Amino acid sequence: MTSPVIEVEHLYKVFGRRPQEVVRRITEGASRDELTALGTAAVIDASFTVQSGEFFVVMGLSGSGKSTLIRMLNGLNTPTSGTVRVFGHDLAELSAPELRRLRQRRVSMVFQHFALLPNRTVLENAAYGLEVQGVDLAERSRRALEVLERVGLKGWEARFPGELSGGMQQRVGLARALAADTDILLMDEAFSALDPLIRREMQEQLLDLQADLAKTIVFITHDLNEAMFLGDRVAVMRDGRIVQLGTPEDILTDPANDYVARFVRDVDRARVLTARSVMEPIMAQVQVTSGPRTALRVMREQQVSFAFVLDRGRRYRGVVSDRDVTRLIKQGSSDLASIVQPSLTVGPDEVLADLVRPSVISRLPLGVVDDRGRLLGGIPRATLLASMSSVPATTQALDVITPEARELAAGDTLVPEAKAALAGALAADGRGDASGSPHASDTATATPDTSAAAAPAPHESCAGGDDATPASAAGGEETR
Ligand SMILES: Nc1ncnc2c1ncn2[C@@H]1O[C@H](COP(=O)(O)OP(=O)(O)OP(=O)(O)O)[C@@H](O)[C@H]1O
Repeated sequence: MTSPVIEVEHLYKVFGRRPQEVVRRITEGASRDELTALGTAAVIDASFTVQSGEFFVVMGLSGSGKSTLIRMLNGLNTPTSGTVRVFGHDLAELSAPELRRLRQRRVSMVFQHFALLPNRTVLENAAYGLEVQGVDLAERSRRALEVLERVGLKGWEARFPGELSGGMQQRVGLARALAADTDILLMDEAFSALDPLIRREMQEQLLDLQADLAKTIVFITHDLNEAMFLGDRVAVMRDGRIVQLGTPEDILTDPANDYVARFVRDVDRARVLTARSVMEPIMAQVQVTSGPRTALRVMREQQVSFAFVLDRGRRYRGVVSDRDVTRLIKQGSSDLASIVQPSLTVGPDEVLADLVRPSVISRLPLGVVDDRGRLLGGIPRATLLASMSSVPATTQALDVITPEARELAAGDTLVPEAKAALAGALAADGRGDASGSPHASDTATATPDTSAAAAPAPHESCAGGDDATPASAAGGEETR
């Protein structure tokens, strides 16, 4: 993203009898509801810029002013006050023919209800924008065919819109906008009429197309999930005002007010939050050249059983465990590199949904590395799950296992299998003897196979984890 292609400053649009008066009264502090007799303030004091190649989403409930706003970006609505500049041109200063040219060549629009011409073929519909631009038949057919193929409609060129499903009709609408090859695409609730599955497919396809074609897209939706999925930035509108403007992560993690927070509650966080936003700092890290005693000291200081290992260029190599380090010391070797275990890494911009699989198959926290392989942070599984479910990653003891259960496990009333299972559950509770039962820890250790199952998963934190063998214990072995 480089230069702003759309610049909006203090934009107002009031419909009704006395629009200028409404703007003046609002700037003096009146609310829009007080002024309904004078007019409807559909857009109030909107200011933002859209960068070249940006996917900018305007999100809000019905009536919040989204359509009015987007229609001012291509001159279909004239502002009551404020300015819109597109490629540096103040739209208010353009003549009607200049505005038309702008809409034909630089800013195209895709509507919710497709706006297809029913008695023209798919090909002719897709080529319509080019026809209006005066492009000759051969050339416009060639370009329309190309984009129809891109949006998955190859073979449907000779059909009429009425023969197509809603999703396909919307693809024709999109193809028409793409064929016109304008720099900016304005999309007004373009996918709202589609079934959820088709809608998701179209969203993904649109992101692919944008990645390929680098268009600037302003997209309107009332669906925050859609906004979060598509937008580089999202402007949330309420009652004519932009109440928050930020990246999806900004909005999700730091909603500006209760209104936005209520929306955010229902968002699918796994598709919005990225590795960068949930990763934890690495506490225990060592250089591969630093030797096993240093590694052990770092682990001991951090009370952890694994350390993250970096090479000279600060690139991430993997992890070493306290056990392996201790063994190395006993062998009299100083070659830390020989015991480095590779651990799975992810990029900082990967969304959490894509981290679930690596996190599940890895015993260790995921390493988050930048494109030069440098370690930025780590994501333990517990952190990942907590981030996706919107609960704090910090945990505290919950009295889930009752004293009665402990007594049952210690007594003779249960069949052996049930007793063993309960003992395992009690040990997995991992709270020592918080319930006050004197028997809980005995029970766990007296049942070898269940206690193994109950050992806490290694690496519950990026400090290195709390393996069954803490570094401090391993450190004891080091004393030659
Ligand atoms: N041409 C018009 N004349 C009078 N009032 C209008 C006009 N267009 C929009 N409005 C009013 O302006 C306000 C904002 O409408 P707008 O259509 O921009 O909202 P929206 O967020 O796009 O809603 P929707 O998703 O329902 O289209 C509403 O109160 C609407 O009734």
